[in-house]
Amino acid sequence: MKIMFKESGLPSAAPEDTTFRIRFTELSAGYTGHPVLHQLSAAIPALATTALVGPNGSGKSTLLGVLAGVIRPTAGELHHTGSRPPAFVPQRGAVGDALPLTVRQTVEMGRWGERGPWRRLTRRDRATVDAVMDRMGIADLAARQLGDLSGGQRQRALIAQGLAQESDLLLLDEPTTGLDPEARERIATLLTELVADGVTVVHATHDLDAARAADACLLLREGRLAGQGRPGQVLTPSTLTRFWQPA
Ligand SMILES: Nc1ncnc2c1ncn2[C@@H]1O[C@H](COP(=O)(O)OP(=O)(O)OP(=O)(O)O)[C@@H](O)[C@H]1O
Repeated sequence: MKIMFKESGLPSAAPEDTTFRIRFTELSAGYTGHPVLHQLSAAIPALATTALVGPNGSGKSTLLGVLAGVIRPTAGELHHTGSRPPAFVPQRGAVGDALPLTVRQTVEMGRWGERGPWRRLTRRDRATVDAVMDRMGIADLAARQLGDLSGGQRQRALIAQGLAQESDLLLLDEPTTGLDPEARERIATLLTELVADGVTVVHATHDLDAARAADACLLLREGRLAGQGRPGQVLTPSTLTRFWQPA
């Protein structure tokens, strides 16, 4: 198993093709005694939005975990062309509602990778935090408790925490699940704007509208790649009927 980055203190030797941000070949991964992903080969285009879609349990979150570097592949190769580690925004439920954190403290945690936990933030750190809170439209919520926010506000705070890491690769696990249509639309617009700002976005989603709005789509089924390409090519009516039959 090989994991390769292109620059700065990380193992090099990634191919020079800059049209993709991540490429993986024959990638397998899973949990102890439970293989989940089987020999996936695909490329994630740079400066684009890629949707990971598939039925429950098909391996979307596991693949995101592998791309984020928190799950180690058991076989295959993974090439990153970016120079910074990815920023990973886990599923909403994975972040405790009861944590007594303000929105600003939540976003500041995105600087911990640079600064170390609980260290005093530098002026530059604070400027970064201010900028990403503005970007996500949550500056006026800075002093509010995370647990008191609406789902959409909370999701924007978590995305801001990811952006505070100043990565060029944002990995999001179901960023619009459980949100009302207006909040979904707002997140979708923000993600599109981030791509225009130079960020590559990968999100796992059950939201077919969000998947259709992506530039590229990877369709998973039982841990295998069942399709990749533009959403219009992958999410055809027959595929949707086969994969998402009503219960
Ligand atoms: N921490 C874990 N330990 C063991 N098995 C796990 C773990 N997390 C997930 N799994 C299993 O791995 C498989 C794939 O799960 P995963 O969460 O990646 O799928 P998913 O496509 O994201 O599903 P969903 O759409 O329901 O979120 C499932 O069988 C799941 O039960």
